[in-house]
Amino acid sequence: MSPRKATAAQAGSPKPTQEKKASRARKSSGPQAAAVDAPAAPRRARGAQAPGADGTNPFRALMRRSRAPEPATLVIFGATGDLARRKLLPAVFGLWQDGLLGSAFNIVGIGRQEMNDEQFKDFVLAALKESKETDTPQPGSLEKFRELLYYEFGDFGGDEVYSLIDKELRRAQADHGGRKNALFYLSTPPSLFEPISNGLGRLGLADESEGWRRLVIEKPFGHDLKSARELNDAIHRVWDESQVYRIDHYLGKETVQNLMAIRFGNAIFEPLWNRGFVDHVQITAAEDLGLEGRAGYYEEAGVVRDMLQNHLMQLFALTAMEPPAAFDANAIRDEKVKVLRAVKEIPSGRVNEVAVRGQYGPGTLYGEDVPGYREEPKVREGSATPTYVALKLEVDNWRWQGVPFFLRTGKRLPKKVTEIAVVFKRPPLGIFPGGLERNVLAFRIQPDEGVSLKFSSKTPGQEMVLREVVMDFRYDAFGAQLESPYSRLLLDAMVGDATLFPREDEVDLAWQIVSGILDTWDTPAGRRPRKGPDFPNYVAGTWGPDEADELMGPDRRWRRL
Ligand SMILES: NC(=O)C1=CN([C@@H]2O[C@H](COP(=O)(O)OP(=O)(O)OC[C@H]3O[C@@H](n4cnc5c(N)ncnc54)[C@H](OP(=O)(O)O)[C@@H]3O)[C@@H](O)[C@H]2O)C=CC1
Ligand SMILES: O=C1O[C@H](COP(=O)(O)O)[C@@H](O)[C@H](O)[C@H]1O
Repeated sequence: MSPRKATAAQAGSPKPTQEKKASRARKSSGPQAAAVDAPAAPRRARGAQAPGADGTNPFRALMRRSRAPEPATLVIFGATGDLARRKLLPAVFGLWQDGLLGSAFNIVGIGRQEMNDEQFKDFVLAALKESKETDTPQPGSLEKFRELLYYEFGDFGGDEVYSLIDKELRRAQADHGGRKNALFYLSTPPSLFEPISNGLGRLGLADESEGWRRLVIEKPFGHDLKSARELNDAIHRVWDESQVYRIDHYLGKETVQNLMAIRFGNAIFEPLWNRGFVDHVQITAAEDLGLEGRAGYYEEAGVVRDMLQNHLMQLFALTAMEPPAAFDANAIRDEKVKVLRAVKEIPSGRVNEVAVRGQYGPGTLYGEDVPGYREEPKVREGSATPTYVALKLEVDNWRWQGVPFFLRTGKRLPKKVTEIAVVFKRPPLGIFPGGLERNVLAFRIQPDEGVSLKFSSKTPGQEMVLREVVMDFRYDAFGAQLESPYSRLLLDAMVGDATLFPREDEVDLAWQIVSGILDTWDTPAGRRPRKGPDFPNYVAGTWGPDEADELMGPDRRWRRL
């Protein structure tokens, strides 16, 4: 290893950033609700920055006061991987540049590739320059950030790499002059989660006597219910649940948190949020992207494991749960668990009734020809892996009895859009022409983040003719750019706030809900879907198979997004 050039404390943390990449600045167009009493956040032109009175992002300034982590080392396993390069390292850089990580902070990358510190520093700086998610660096700040970076490599199944990590933590302790706090982030293939956890345990690195120790685990947490339980048991042989942070990056999205803010921070929505008023709920996570070279992973996972079991199930739980008594980790997670438990079981015999699967064939997106799933690099010939799923969930509790929740997600759909739409019942009596439409409260998770309410209004003129109109709140009314989910979640883990991380029982229940589907659809031979449609059954660039429309029944239809 090369000699350390400067300690983390010497490197220091620069002033909060004033400039962000224009590509991350929010658009400012169309009707908007103003952000009332937001802390000194002036409206700004498209692409402009959002400085507060002191020239900083006012929301981050608030965070700096309330959420300062103790000195700590971030240890990233898999630091050379795709996620680390594109998302994690830019998120850490952004937090550090904005002064949110304090001055006594450093990063140890762990990998299997032989590299010295200098090579790793070069690697990270190149990754930051390449990633679209990196905040615009202030003059000199990349060079300072470089000084916080160290690297170790080795076999994750042996002991040596963990003793090197221990040495790094001792060095950081000497530099920081304090406790040996460490956040271990597992950004590796899931097969390594258990060996790494065991290795850290063997060398005593989960022990909190000299400082806090936390473990962040990427998704997927298990391949099915059985393996998820086995992984959980293995993790708990080393770590207490309070030390474990299972990442679901959807929970780090501002707009997902806003769902809770709107539900539980206002008096007008909660009285309507039940079977008396709601007809059904639609949760959509549409992706325009295809496989993006991830066949090795996706062929084994498919859409149910990749998106439904985790991200969509979390969106469902937040929409359907009871109001928590407080906004804290246990209160929120208890309520999510309660509603997940109330979901009507989907045994294999019911799967075809409530779930639809699909796989895209060749098609056209944004005017360009795109290949079908089976034509993507490294996909097995005749693969039966589903890339689309639509599911009807029923909830057996007093609030939601008889109100279906329709969830859908897929790759190579016409556009990227994630939305939760609460669709209300029709008025009981139609006294106006055109006045029997359903009101819809829609949470736009991404893009064009915001909330809209669709209702009927009189059209101008002599007649009482009604037409649907939309009242729209756009998140950019606050005048601050949205935090990357990884920034938010990393900082939460650093300050020990597990509110936005799924607890072990949530993950278990989510696997239970999809188990019948996986048992029915998994095709070990990897050929034709078992007892199912011939794949491909939707054209890339369309909204999925027709059967997904039939799932809704005669009087409901998917929203056109
Ligand atoms: N990429 C993404 O957008 C997302 C990823 N995730 C999750 O994040 C995790 C990482 O994904 P991603 O970065 O895409 O994966 P990559 O395959 O790109 O990177 C994985 C990292 O682990 C290292 N690694 C792989 N095999 C071994 C091994 N046998 N021993 C030691 N190190 C090894 C790789 O080293 P090397 O560089 O030498 O190959 C690399 O540093 C996964 O759990 C994934 O499911 C979750 C959401 C999105
Ligand atoms: O976890 C995953 O999420 C992405 C979609 O995330 P988003 O934040 O861009 O909506 C998905 O493309 C990927 O397949 C999956 O692994």
